[in-house]
Order: sequence, then structure tokens, then C-alpha cells
Amino acid sequence: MLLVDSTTIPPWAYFALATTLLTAWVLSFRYQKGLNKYPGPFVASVTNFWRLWQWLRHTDMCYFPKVAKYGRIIRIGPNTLLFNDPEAIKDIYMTHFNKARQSDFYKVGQGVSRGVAVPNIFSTTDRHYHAKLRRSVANAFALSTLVNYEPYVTDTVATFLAQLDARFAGRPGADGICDMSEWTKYFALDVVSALTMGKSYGLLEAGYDHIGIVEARTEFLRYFTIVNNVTWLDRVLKKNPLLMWLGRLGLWNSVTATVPIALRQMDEKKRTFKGVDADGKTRVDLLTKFLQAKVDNPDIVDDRAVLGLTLSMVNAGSGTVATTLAATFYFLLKYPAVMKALVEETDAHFEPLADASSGVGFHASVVPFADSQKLPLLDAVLKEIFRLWPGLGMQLIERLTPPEGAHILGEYIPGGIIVSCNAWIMHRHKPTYGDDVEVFRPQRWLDASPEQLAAMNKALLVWGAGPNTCIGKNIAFLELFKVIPSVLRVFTLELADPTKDWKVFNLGDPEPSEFFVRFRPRYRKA
Ligand code: HEM
Repeated sequence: MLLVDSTTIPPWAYFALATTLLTAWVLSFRYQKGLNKYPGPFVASVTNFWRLWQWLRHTDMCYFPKVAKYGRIIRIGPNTLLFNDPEAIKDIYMTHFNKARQSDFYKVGQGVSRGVAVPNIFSTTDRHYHAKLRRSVANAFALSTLVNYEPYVTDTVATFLAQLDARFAGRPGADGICDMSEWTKYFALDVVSALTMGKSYGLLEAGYDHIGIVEARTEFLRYFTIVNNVTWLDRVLKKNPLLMWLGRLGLWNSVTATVPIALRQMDEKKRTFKGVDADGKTRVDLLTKFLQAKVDNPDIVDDRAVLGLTLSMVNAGSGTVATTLAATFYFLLKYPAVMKALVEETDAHFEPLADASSGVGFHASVVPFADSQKLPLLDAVLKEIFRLWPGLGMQLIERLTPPEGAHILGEYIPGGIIVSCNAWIMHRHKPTYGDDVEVFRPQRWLDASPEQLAAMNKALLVWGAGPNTCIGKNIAFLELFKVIPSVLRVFTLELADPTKDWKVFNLGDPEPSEFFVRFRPRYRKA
């Protein structure tokens, strides 16, 4: 036997051995499953920490467009490909949808209650459970049910108008300046809580985050958007086995602020629940419909699913609407010709409001959904906002290829690879949308030929695609088509300082801040 005296091995040999092992380990990531043929930043091919680093460097923007220069298929992680071509949407989200699971990205979005991860309709990675759950509640999101929800939206829009009027409209100096990035959040949270639980959080009336819900959401999303770049960190931090075990013993519990509020409202609702039909009202909230789904499908919808659904309405349906609404007003103010044309369209469709002497009822100022949907420029403005400022657009929509692999853009991609698209990149695809993709030009939707329009709609990833496409899309339309023309009908908006731009933070939703606006009342003298 050959024995080597360790004292005879020089230190450089240890160093050489360690370097060789490390290089081999790094290269095993780089060359795994033949993904080295796809271009992308070198560091991204060996570690997901590249993504985390990009996020930390560019919190004020979506960093994915920076890699678009690499081509149609870009490697942005050791096991992750990003597709930069609208044709990939169908391949990834629809053709393979029966088998393609969501990646661990979604698991990071699962809350924890008493040491157990709680998947909901958004964050479950179980395809079969998701399909059954979605079918059980589909009726609550159908176009035909919007009539049940419109009164909640009308009430919240009226409160929004009344608060803007009382607090800011026509006031001189600093008193007249409204931070729309905050107030659009109050609106979105109040309207989604009214729609979901029949009762608004009362943020608009309070004028500040009096229940800490904005703070709680921001904290949750900040964690989610950081950790989903390197998903195993979640198993070290929040879903650490030790913490989960302590949680099951009742010695550790981390609950976000939305949970106790939702639980309280659920208990209240359960006590008064008589069934949707038995209620015989035109006003029915989503929670009542979820409780009805529990009665109809008890094997799929249990109390935990009802809570998960309730919370995912508030989580998925508030930041997205808030940022879309803020962006609509921001871009209209930055492009005054479009603002002028939209105000003219609104005035042409809706009667002028009564003058100050007769007083103004804000409920009467809120436009009906059935009428506002007929405004072609409003429709084009919203489409252009969805393109330029997609609500969840700063993140990837990740799927995992099935074990046997998948064909995407004509390329065979092996099984177990994370494949994804990003709305921010897709919506700036010049062959589809034109060379002026960075310009806010709603007219592009009105001037397009039928073929162009079909291609533009097909590439629009604002609602996602396939079986996980946004279930709240119709509700978002109901809110946006009512609130935007109603605000323009009542006020003239001005940027407090037209030379300043807003600030943006990447929370998955592009989260704006420091968007300061003045309101002049149109129906009375200031
Ligand atoms: C402008 C507003 C909105 C935008 C841009 C938006 C965007 C999206 C996107 C892109 C997805 C797909 C995510 C994925 O595949 O991982 C999604 C899913 C979802 N959205 Fe929305 N959303 C909006 C409003 C709403 C509203 C108002 C609600 C509820 C009232 C809502 C509830 C949901 C839920 C529950 C899901 C998960 C659906 C599933 O996985 O089956 N969203 N949304």
C-alpha cells in the first residue's frame, strides 16, 4: 500500500485540488442537460445568485430586458430559459399545459400557518387540485356575475371621488398635493376587500394605512420577489424545517396581517351565510360565492381553500390594479394630447355633472360599466397601459417542462427545465408592436390592421396564459372601466411638478412612488 506523508504534500497541491473540484462543480452547472448552447450571461449559467444580484442592482426597474440582446432563447439560470418571442407563449403555457407544472417559484408564494405551508389557487403546484379548485369557483368570476359586484365598485369609486374632493381638490400649496401612488393602493385594497368580503378596509376614509395592510403586503412581496430568484433560500428562511416543526408545536407562528382580518370576516360571513340563491340579492360578494362552492363541492373546497381563495383575491387583485391605475393617470399626464382626447370622449358619452349650487352626489358621478365599455379610446388606453406597464410584468411566469421534455419555438427542451416568458420583454417586441415600443401610443391599437391586432393581442401577456391565466380579469376590467372615466369626469388632473418623474420599485408588480398630483374640480368653482 502506498502511504503518502501529508507533510510531503506542498500547500499549492491542496489549492490546485480545491480549484479543480470547484471548477468541475461550476462547469457541471454550466453544461448540464446541454443548456450551454443557449446564450446568456456566463455567471447566470452557473448560479441563480446572478438573478438575485440583478434584482438588488436594479430594484427600480425590470432587469430582464437587459438580456433581450442575447436572442430568442436566453439562459438566465443554470436550469432556467427565458423565451423572447411571442410564439413561445402557446408552446409553454398552452400546448404543454396538462403536464407543465409551475416551478418552485410558486412554493415561495405559499404562506405558512402553524408550521404548515398553505398553497392557494395561485401558489399550488398541484395541477389536478388547481384544475378542480378553479372549476369549482369559475362561476364567481364569469362575466355574467359582474352585475352582482358592480354596486361594491360603485360605492368604492364614489368614496374615492369624495375623499379626493374633500382632501385635495382645489386646495392651494402643499395641502392640494395627492400622492397618487398611495391613494391608488387605498382604492385597490378597499375595492377588492369590498368585493371579496362585502366590507371595505376603510383605507380611503382613514386616509392612511390604519390597519397595516399596505405594509404587510409590501413586506410579503419584498420577501417573495427576492427569494424567488434563489428558491432554496425559502427552505432556509421561512420554511426552515426547524421553524416549521416549532410552528406545528405551537411555539412559532408567523402570520401576515391579512390573515386574521380575513379569518374574522370569514367567521362573520359563515354565521350569516344562507346560500347564494337564498340571499335573493343583486349584491353578492366573492366570499359568499366561495362558501357556496364549499357547499356544492365539499371534497375540493374546504375551509382552508376558502381562506386561501379569500387571501389570494386581496394579494393578487390589489397591487396589480393599483399599479395599473396609477400608470394610467401617470401616462395620461405625461402625454397631454391623449389625456385631452380621453376627457373629450368621456364628456361626449356622459352627461355633464350638476353645478355646485345643486350640490354633487358622487354616486351619480360614477359611470355604469355597461356604458364605459363602449368607449373606444378608453379601451385602447387601457390596452396600451397593459402593454407598457403590465401589472405583474417585472417577474417571470415560470413553468417546468414535463419529464419527457417539450418542443418550444421548434427546439427540443429536456425535462425538468424551468421555461418562462416575461411580459415586460414580450410587450416590447418590435416586430409585433412597432419600433416605438417605449412610447405610450394608444392609437396603435386603433390603427392596427385585423392581422396586426390579432398578433398584438396574442403577445399580450398581462393576464398570463393557459390554465393559470388571471381569474380576476373581468373584475379588474369592471374596476378600471368605472374608476378612470369617473375621475376624469369630476376632476382635471395636473402633475404637481411636471419636470419630475415618479419612482418605481420592483415588487413583481412595478410599484410606483412619489407620483404627486393636483386635482381641480370640474363641477364647481375651486
Ligand atoms: C390589472 C389587474 C391584474 C393583472 C395585471 C393581473 C395579472 C395576473 C397574472 C399575470 C396572473 C397569472 C400568474 C401566473 O401564471 O403565475 C394572474 C393570476 C391571478 N389573478 Fe390576476 N391580475 C389582475 C387583477 C386581478 C384581480 C382583480 C383579481 C381578483 C379579484 C386577481 C386574481 C388572480 C388570481 C386568484 C390568480 C391566480 C389564478 C390561477 O393560478 O388560477 N387578479 N393575475
